[in-house]
Amino acid sequence: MAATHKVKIAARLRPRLDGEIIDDQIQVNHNSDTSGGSTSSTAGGSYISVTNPRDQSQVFKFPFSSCYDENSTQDEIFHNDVEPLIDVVYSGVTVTVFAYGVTSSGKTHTMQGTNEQPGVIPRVLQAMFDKKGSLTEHDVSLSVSYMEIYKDEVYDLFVPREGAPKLPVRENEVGMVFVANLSRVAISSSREFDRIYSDEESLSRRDQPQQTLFSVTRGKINLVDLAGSENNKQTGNDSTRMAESAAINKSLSVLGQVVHALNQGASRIPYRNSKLTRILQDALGGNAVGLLICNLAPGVKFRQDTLNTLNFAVRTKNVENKPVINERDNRPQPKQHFSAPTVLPPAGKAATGVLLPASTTGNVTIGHAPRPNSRRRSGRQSLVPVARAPRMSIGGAGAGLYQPFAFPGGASGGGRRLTTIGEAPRPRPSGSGLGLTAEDIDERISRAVEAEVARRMAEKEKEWEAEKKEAAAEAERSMSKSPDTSLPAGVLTPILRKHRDLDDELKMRLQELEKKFEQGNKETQLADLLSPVSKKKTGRAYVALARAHSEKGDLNVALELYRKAESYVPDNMKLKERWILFVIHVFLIETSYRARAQRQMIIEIEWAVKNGKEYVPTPKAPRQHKSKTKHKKSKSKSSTTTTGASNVAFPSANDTNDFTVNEDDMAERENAVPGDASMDVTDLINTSKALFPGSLRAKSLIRSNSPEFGVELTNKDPLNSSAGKRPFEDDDALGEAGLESFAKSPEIQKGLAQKRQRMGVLEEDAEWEPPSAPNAKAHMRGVA
Ligand SMILES: Nc1ncnc2c1ncn2[C@@H]1O[C@H](COP(=O)(O)OP(=O)(O)OP(=O)(O)O)[C@@H](O)[C@H]1O
Repeated sequence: MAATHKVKIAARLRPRLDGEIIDDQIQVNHNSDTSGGSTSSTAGGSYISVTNPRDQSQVFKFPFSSCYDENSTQDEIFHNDVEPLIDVVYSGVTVTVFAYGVTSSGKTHTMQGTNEQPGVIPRVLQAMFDKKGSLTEHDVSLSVSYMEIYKDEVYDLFVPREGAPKLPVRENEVGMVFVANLSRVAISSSREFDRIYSDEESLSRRDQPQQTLFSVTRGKINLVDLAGSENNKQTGNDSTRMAESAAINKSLSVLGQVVHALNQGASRIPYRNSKLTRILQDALGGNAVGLLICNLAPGVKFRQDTLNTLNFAVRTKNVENKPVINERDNRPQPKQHFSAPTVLPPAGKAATGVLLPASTTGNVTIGHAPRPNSRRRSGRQSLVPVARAPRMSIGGAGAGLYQPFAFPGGASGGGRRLTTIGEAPRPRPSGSGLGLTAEDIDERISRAVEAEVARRMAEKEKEWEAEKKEAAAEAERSMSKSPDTSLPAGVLTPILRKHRDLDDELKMRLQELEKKFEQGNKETQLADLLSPVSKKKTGRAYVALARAHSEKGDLNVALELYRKAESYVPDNMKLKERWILFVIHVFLIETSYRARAQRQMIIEIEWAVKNGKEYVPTPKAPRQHKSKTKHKKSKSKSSTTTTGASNVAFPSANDTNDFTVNEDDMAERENAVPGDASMDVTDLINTSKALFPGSLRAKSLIRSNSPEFGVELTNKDPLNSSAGKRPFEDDDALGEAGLESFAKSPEIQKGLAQKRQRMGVLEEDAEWEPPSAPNAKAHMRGVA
């Protein structure tokens, strides 16, 4: 596995400019170990301090391994943080140096500098050539690409600005992102680079290196001057500027998102959301080595921006890359594998760099607004260094990755002499001068292709293996989620206490449930573990529990428990019936605009029933009935019986098979009432119909204003046989007062009496017997 490399952060505070007010809001602090210099490379030693905008007595500290104060020089920065990366480039690894910060914080100064104080870019080029010069036994070729990302479009800055096409960003078959058709200019000296870079050099001298027969390792260094990271709001309201600013904000915000996603270990990193992040994908969580230079401007004016920049830096600090050596075979007539389509120039274009078999460098600044002091030649301000060569990683590049460059031996060959950079010591094939026949070459290519295919297959296999493992782990995780896990621990205890009359076995089952729940591990997969008999008993325990919760008014818990019970005895029709009735019960309660009053009444009625007492409702202030017009309207609406609560029309008790529900009215009511009516009425009705076709019991449930009555009423309930006449036909009449009268009515009292009679039957096993069993029948039909 490739060694990981965190993005290194350097922070640099620029000096005060003319006219700027001096204050100490932003400071660079060096630890005592540093020898009085303006920088510190001692990890954890130096830090940037920023006064808290909300509390001047507080200071935020941002420690970085390199902190440069206003007296720091270009040379110091280059020497401490950039120069060591030159060897890394020569070892075949991609390096990216970003300058990040608000407008006028010194990004361009740091990256480009001036003639008197050259910045990172010219110094890198110089160092690359110095290094090249020291490699006397090898040919090293350097080239440069130069591009700008402007309003999320990529332009080649080696192409005259007028008519410069927008360049597409693509990915080759080995996953390397590149800018298609981007020019690459071979340069043979830093002076040559200077000429190109300072726009004085004719762009026509791009050359096209010849192909060679060498395996080539490519180094690449991206030197990126990002756009100012300031807030869009501060950029003025000129429309062009706003458009630029929006694009800049987008790419920088995506940059932030990418960093965030990498830190979160997200499975999807939004590289594709902007061209900037797409192009720099390698540098962020990819195979490159990264250095982020945070440029800071001093003073209270920039305090918030500085905090933003530093926060971004802190997040970026954690991004890990896995640098690998870029190697490719560069022999003639390479097959598709080795010649990225990207490097082929468009027809007719005076392009460069076709299959450039060399380490490459490029400089591009990503800029946005015109900068008066810019040395750049066109209105497009931004330049980004990107080398386009496709890359084949040779994994496991940890060891020796950052070793100083050393060649094993001289490479020679006909034609143009090129050098492999940073490869392991092994003999190099030379070019056609070695006497290789076309067959030899083909054979070598085939071997290389096979090796590459094998490598990719191995990679794929690894991925599949990992996916399989992940899927297995996921399955295990979901298995371990017992159906009981949503049950709060200890919930069974009060039930056990309350239902002292439960038989011992049931008690044991409840205790076992509770214990297993509390264990909260795989053993709690009760449904799998239990025998059919045990399942039935467990289900029964759940029903007892559900009923108890229902009585307490914990309807959500009760509903959950009924559901759980059903999962233990899925085929139990009786339970299904109870469950769906309960759902309706809950629905009615939750959607009723007098839900609370009704619940209270239900409790009172329940109490009365349980204790064999007459129901005496708590006195309440009488409620005003609403308009008679509505009452009349409701009355004349249908010749069928209409309940007030649900506004559903029912047939009379004589219509035993027709189940007609005014669903529109029902839905209307659902919309009209406040509260969280989470269940769909039509679904409920349909479910009821499906479960209990023609069942008057179901009808009465929906019609009943009192859900509990609904649950208990049966086909033979006298309420249903009241000749289609209900005491409260108008929904407006069915307020609390209506309910009270309803509850006191002779029919209800009679129903209560029947219920009292039934209690003994219903209390115990009725719901657990098959529908054909005597008890179940009794329950289904009620007791006449
Ligand atoms: N370390 C420094 N020493 C001296 N002058 C500096 C330094 N850093 C920046 N400056 C000066 O500050 C001004 C703004 O710097 P620069 O143009 O580099 O900012 P920037 O961050 O690139 O801004 P923009 O985002 O607008 O391009 C310039 O005049 C530059 O010369």
